Amino acid sequence: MAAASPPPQPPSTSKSSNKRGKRRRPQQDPVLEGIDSLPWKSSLPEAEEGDPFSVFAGVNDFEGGFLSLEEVDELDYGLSIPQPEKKSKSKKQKRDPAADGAGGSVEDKKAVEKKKKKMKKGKQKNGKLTDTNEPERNEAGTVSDGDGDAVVSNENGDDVDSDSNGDTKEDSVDETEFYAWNELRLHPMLMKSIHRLGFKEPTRIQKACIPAAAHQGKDVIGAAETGSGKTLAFGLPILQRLLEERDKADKLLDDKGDDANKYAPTGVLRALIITPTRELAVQVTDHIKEAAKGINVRVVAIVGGMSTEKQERLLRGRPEIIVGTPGRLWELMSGGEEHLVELHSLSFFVLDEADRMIENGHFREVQSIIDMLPMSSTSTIDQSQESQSCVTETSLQRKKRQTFVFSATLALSADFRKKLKRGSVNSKQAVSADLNSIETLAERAGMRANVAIVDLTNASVLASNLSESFVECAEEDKDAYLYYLLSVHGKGRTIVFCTSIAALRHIASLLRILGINVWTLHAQMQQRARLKAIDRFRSTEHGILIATDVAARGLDIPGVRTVIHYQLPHSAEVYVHRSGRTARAFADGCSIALISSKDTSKFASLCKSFSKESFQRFPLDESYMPEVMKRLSLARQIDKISRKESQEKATKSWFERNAESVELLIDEDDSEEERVNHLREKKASSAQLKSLQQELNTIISRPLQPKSFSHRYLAGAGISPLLQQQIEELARQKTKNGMDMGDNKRRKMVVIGQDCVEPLQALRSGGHEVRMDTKGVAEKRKNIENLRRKRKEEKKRMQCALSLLFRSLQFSFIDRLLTISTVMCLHSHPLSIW
Ligand SMILES: Nc1ncnc2c1ncn2[C@@H]1O[C@H](COP(=O)(O)OP(=O)(O)OP(=O)(O)O)[C@@H](O)[C@H]1O
Repeated sequence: MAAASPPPQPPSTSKSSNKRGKRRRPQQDPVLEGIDSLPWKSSLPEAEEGDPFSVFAGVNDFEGGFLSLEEVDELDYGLSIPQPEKKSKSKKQKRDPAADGAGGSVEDKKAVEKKKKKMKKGKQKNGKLTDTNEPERNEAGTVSDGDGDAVVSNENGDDVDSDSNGDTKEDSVDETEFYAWNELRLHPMLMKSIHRLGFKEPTRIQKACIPAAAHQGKDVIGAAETGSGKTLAFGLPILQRLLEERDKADKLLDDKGDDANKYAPTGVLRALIITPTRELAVQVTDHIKEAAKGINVRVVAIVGGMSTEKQERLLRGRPEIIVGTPGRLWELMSGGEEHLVELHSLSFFVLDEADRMIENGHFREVQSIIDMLPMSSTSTIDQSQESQSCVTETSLQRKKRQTFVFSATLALSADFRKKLKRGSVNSKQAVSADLNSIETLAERAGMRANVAIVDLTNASVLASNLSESFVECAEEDKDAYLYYLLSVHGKGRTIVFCTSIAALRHIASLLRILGINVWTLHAQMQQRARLKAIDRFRSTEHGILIATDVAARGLDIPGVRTVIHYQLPHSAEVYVHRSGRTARAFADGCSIALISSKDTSKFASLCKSFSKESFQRFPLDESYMPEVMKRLSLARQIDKISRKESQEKATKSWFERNAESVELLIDEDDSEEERVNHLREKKASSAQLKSLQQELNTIISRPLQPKSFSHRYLAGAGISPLLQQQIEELARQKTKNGMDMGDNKRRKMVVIGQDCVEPLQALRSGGHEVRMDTKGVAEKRKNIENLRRKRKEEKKRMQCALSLLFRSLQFSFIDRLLTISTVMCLHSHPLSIW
């Protein structure tokens, strides 16, 4: 069949030529050819009948006579977890990776020839096959993938992962523990990764998506709760397909020689994954890299805020998988970056957090990127066109592209679901429309017929292991309650979410003054600092991260026990994603919303959108509050003075800098007296600052205590790590003071009740349900709005009447009389006039 196909098309860098070619006649996928002879295949079913996953995957139709991947992948791995075939391994070594890239351009071929020569040299040198594009191997036999990931080769040249002790992790894995994965029939190399990661069973979304995507070759729209493992739900099918292609090429190597390599093209982009935030792109890259360890697949993150040159250098390594943010990807694509515009071999297009991509029409770039993709559809209209024309290698690649759209919060209309199941989506219809819904996005990306819709979200959309709660307080007391929560219950990692950067700066500054170490994350930070903040937070056991919604989506940091909503988000979706930073991957967690009177109606509508009738009130020990308030008052005063000082400094230096840049001499306008006064004020304020700081330091060096606290024993709700730290500090100080005063007696501080109560525990033992009268609140809000509108109208009428009256004073007496009577009439019967 390959012989019947015209020669491969050189990749085009122009947008138009990249776009829609003529539809071709359906033809067997070259990947499917020879699949029967795969070593680990035992049988192929006749059709999908009785497919256990059809419930998720929609109607069991074949795609218009085009053999889809389900036929390839009904592979029987047996009941035990399969091990990689030694035979195929040795073939892999025999296979010439440099000859891969069939279907590429003339330049590609030249590069391939070049590589071959280099590799021959390599062979002669080491007696082993080396590829210049392959990870570098150091003297110890460790292979670096260029990003610090290490893969070790054993004597046979097989890749095995090693821990720091040099023990192979595989040795210690009890494979029977992973039997739940068997039904997904993943490639042995992927099973190795799963053993290493220690994931005993697939999550629900993985169970549903992997068969549809990896074995049936379907496009997937996937929705499942936060932290449910969606990354691997699309990541594993990508890796599975790449591995199967390689196995097939290895298998055919004997018969077809170098021609076999076109079944597993390398050096071309195979999967493009788009995420809305940079941090998420980096994380998805790491996650897929982790799953692809030991498999020679290059995964690279292309994100804004990083050096473009470095990213171009990474792209020159021709990675198979790219994970990026829309802005930087489009910047490089529109600049004609070779690897990114050669999309003829793209087999996967993934939109992670897809609903964010279309929010407020933010992501124009997504639209442009989608327009660059070669048409991949086999929708009903396209199929008829395909049957009239012949098939080229390029069109086969196009037909094979799978589109995955994932999020925890996907809203699909029932109508669109029906359309997808019928297979009547038509990407052409969507071309003129903006990407303002998942529907248009999916259609425009060329989703194929019979897409698998996997919606595992429950009515409330929130993670099932999440315990939600709220603290009701005055707006100005939010700082105090936040400090209380972090001090008394600050166990485990906590993320505090703010809606505005101003609020974030305010609380970060206060908490630091109060001696709490926090990291911040917001969009105005340099990218490096953003990643550093996440890294530090990740590596601190009881760390606190204060973030805006830039951290709301996708961030996966283990051990986040609590999410605090200092300010409520603008939408229910953001609330879901924020709260989803905890209670991830089978773990539990707690979210606490600080609700002031300003937030009640918003909170009520949140409850309504999650179909929640009750929320838990977080249990507070109010006896702590006098001490909390005292500390906070001091911290606020310190903050105010320091802020004033730094503002003055900043303004002065700004003024001086600008004056200097235009070579102006600054005249001191102030009189001597003014200058002296200014100096005196400054001195007084720094003295005040110093004394406030001293006072606060003395107070915070003691543990935060409830009012009824006995100095002799600490008892009660438990001690947070912060409290623990403070107690230790106090003990040290006491000992030091005693020594200074010549008291050599060793004193001990006895602490009772050291069990720290983390928020979730406190909530479970002390929280109580509060019914949310969403109707009542909505009614109240309606009434208030009506009243406001009436007042506004009244005010407007009064203003109008007054202006008429004022004008009338300029008219003649009779005119005045007339106007005044009109005004009076207007005021008494406004509606009859207006
Ligand atoms: N089968 C599994 N068993 C246990 N843990 C898993 C499994 N699959 C993935 N994980 C882990 O679960 C965590 C969450 O995964 P992931 O980030 O993919 O979730 P997500 O559904 O994309 O979340 P979000 O919607 O917040 O982006 C990760 O730490 C990942 O390593």
